[in-house]
Amino acid sequence: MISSAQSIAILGGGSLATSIFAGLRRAHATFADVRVTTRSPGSATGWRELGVPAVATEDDPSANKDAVRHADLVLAAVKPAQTPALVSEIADSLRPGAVVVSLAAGVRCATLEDLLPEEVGVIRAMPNTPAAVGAAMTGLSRGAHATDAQLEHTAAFFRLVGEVLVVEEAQMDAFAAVAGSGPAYVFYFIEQYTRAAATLGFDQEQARVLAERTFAGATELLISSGAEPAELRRRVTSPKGTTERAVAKLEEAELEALFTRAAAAAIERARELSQAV
Ligand SMILES: NC(=O)C1=CN([C@@H]2O[C@H](COP(=O)(O)OP(=O)(O)OC[C@H]3O[C@@H](n4cnc5c(N)ncnc54)[C@H](OP(=O)(O)O)[C@@H]3O)[C@@H](O)[C@H]2O)C=CC1
Ligand SMILES: O=C(O)[C@@H]1CCC=N1
Repeated sequence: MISSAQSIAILGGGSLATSIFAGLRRAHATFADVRVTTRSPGSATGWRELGVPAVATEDDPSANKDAVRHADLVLAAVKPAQTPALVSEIADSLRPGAVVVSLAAGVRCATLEDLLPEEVGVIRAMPNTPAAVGAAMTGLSRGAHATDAQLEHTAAFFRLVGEVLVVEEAQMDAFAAVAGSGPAYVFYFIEQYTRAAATLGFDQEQARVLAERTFAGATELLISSGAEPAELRRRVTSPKGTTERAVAKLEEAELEALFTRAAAAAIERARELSQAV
């Protein structure tokens, strides 16, 4: 069990917050206090069924203010467009020394700092949903007022659900484009791979098992061997064999350029979000 004297408030108990919380449970992490807020009563009920005190703003308009009053770490996990209003709402209710950790894509630390008393530290975090299984890749960047200790406490929190990399804020949109959104690209790839397998005479269930076990097995081998992916690929690809023909076809897709364009589109969207708030 990992026990922390910190009190945590999670404002916005949606998809990402649920993944992080599942990872914390998996790590048997305990805190002095954990409170969650949601917009709708139905979502709050879901959290209470997990044993977490949760209040919906539709039931109690002061839910966010009340949740943060004793919190050391305040996670703002609502949509980017809602984040500034949420931060303004809690500004006067934060306890001294509290740090506000914004998970919102695109929203700059300075935008939030302008809405808070000067002594309040702001940190941007960009986790991903593999947090649910302790395998998140989280990027952190610190605003102008956050202390070393606040950055370290925030890093320690996210290390409970995976790995952490501290980056300059200028890199956060790119971090989100690669790692924050990344699981969606991987799942999309697996969906397409499964569909392709199903066209080869396997039924849906067989296609799914073939695709998922192949991805899981290859990834496990990559991580546990420590070998370069190109070397592992070479070990599969017999000269003049079948894989060589298939890889030649894949190369026609110019995947590096495609991934670069996809990441650029995500970064462009993060800029739009930052300008919209
Ligand atoms: N999903 C992901 O993989 C990642 C998301 N992010 C960022 O995390 C943030 C949350 O994303 P995600 O979890 O996907 O979004 P969701 O829409 O799943 O969750 C948002 C949550 O916020 C709640 N909410 C809305 N307004 C308020 C309010 N005023 N006070 C309290 N709670 C409120 C919603 O309540 P209700 O359920 O009742 O509607 C919902 O539970 C976004 O800013 C996103 O950019 C960052 C990295 C990865
Ligand atoms: O799609 C989004 O905007 C968020 C940010 C990264 C992952 N999900």
